[in-house]
Parts: sequence; C-alpha cells; structure tokens
Amino acid sequence: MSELTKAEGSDNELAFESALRPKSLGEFIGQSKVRNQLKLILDAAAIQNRTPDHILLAGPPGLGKTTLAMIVAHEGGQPLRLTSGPTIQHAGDLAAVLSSLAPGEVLFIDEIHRMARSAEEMLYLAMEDYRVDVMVGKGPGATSIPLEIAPFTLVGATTRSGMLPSPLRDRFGFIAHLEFYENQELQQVINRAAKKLGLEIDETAQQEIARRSRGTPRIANRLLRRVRDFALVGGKTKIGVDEAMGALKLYEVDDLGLDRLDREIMKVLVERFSGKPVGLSTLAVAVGEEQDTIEAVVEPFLVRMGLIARTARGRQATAAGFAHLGQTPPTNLLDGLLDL
Ligand SMILES: Nc1ncnc2c1ncn2[C@@H]1O[C@H](COP(=O)(O)OP(=O)(O)OP(=O)(O)O)[C@@H](O)[C@H]1O
Repeated sequence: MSELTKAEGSDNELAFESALRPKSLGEFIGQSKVRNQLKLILDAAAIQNRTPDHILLAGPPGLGKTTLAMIVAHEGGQPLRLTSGPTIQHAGDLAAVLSSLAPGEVLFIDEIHRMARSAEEMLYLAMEDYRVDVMVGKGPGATSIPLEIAPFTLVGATTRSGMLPSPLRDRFGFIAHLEFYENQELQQVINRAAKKLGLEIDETAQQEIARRSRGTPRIANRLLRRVRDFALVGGKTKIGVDEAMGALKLYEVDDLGLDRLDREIMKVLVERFSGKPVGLSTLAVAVGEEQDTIEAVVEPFLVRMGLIARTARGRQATAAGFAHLGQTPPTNLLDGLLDL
C-alpha cells in the first residue's frame, strides 16, 4: 500500500502531510532564493565530502521548514533525526540525542527557540567542535567530562527567530527566511497534491483555493481535502469552482483567506478599539488565544495583507482592515495608522 493510500485510509492530517511532502529540492515549489542558496551549500559539501553547514529555517508555520529539513537529509543521502525544542527541557535530554547521532546525520530541532537555556549552551559546543561536556556528580565535587560526538548537520526551525540568542544564531552557517507563497505557487502546490490524490480539479477551482490559503502550502493542502470531501458528498467526480466555493463557505474561509480567529482579531481592532493601538496581551485576552499563536501564526499574515500594522504602541487596524470588515476608518487614521 502506498504512503498516500494509507493516509487516505486514516484521513489523518499528519499522515497526509508526510505523504504530500516533496522529497527533493527539485520537487519543492517556490522559495526560489532559499532553494538556490541551500543547493549551493549542499553541493559544496558534497564536493568536499563533508557535512553541510548548520542551517536555520525561520518563518511562519506550514511554509515547509520540516519538508526542507527532510530534503537536506535526503539530498545528502543521510538519515534524519527529528526532535523539538519543547521536548529538550534539560541539557541531559540534548546530550542523549547528540551522543547517539550517526556520522553525517541531520538533526532537525523544530521550535528551537523553546529549548532549555542549559541545552542551548551545550549546543554551542556541539555545533562548533562536535563535542559535549557532560556534568557528572553534583555540588563542589561535580566534574565535566568531554565527550566526542559524530560530525552532524543541525537544521533548526523557528517561527520566532528574534527569540533566539545571538550566540546560537551566529553558529548557523546559513539562515533562511521563508516567505509566504504567491497565489500562483500555491496553485502549483494544489495541482501537485490533486494529482497525487487522483483528483480532477479545474483551474478556476485551484485558483480560488490558492487565493484563500493564507500564502501557506499546509493550508492549501488542507483546504483541497475539504473541497474534495464537498465534491465527494455532492456526488461530483470533477471539482469545479462551485465545489470549491461551497466548501470554503462552509468552513468560513473568507475572500482573502481569513479564518475565524483572523476575523475575531480584526473585529477587536476595528470595532472594539476603533483603530487605536492594542497591546499583544490585551489582544490575546480579548480573543481567548495564546499570545504566541497570535504573534507567530495570525499576525504575520494580517500584516502581509496590509490589514493590520505593528507599531511601537501596539497593533492597529489599517484603512484596508476597516474596509475588509465593511467599516469606514476614523478620519484621523493617516497612512493606515492613527495620528495619535
Ligand atoms: N514548497 C512546497 N511545495 C509543496 N508542498 C509543500 C511546500 N512546502 C510545504 N509543503 C507542504 O505543506 C505541508 C506543511 O509543510 P511543513 O510541515 O514542512 O511546514 P513547517 O514550516 O515545518 O510547519 P511547522 O512550523 O508548523 O512545523 C507539508 O505537507 C508539505 O507537503
């Protein structure tokens, strides 16, 4: 049974993601600058028969950071070890992972900004000298024993590159900033996924889904599956614009791709605070969501769409933000910002 058939059977989001992941740089759509930069690093390492430099991938969720880490391992013919910052709560957790790496292995640490501080310090030495200092004993009798580890490539991923301490950031040979995808690139993502899923979908339907995918391949794939369900239940074998629009309406994805949480945030900024600046914590309480989610997931997209602006005084709705909710901005909203 193929990976995709198994994923179809379980309809499990993670299984689907992994089945739809591009396996090589050539298959990876968009992000051409990052792709070329990454290719140079991998090719140079291959010529010199050494492990590629450590790589940091920064950007909002769902843009392909895990996929790129898998590609780095795959292109270099190396195994991949996956872990994440929140699971590394002590230096010992990291020491266990590092000391068990095979030579050349690619270590992927997702949400690397959430790793324990003590582990961060251990990572500095490991990245630079392929060595860890393991503390044995406690108190004044404690000694540190240096332990050699195999040469490896670290691929770190973060949605909050600003939260990484500079000594850690500086130890990466390459920092890639992933950008939101253009609609035409998302259309390619949808087309590719549809082919893999054996779906017939016309171009207008692809465009409608692409336009509402928040610049994010993960969302494009997810919306495609909901549109597929809509067509299936409606007894359609070919997906057209009616099926696409029907499903998107049912799942409350609006014209610009804003979902329920995006709209709630827009409503708070426009209706409750009338375009005045609002602090992140107030905003989080007002919509009942984690500050982290707002900052890493919601805000980058709304800023990119020009619907809100981040200022030193807080978050503000812009004139375009007011217009999107069908409201008239206050007269003192100058150049998208209130003249306070
Ligand atoms: N450039 C791309 N071309 C085609 N599909 C892509 C691309 N980037 C991402 N995808 C698809 O989007 C999904 C999410 O990608 P991925 O898990 O790599 O994102 P991520 O940035 O690691 O997200 P998170 O930070 O939430 O873990 C995957 O199923 C993958 O197939």
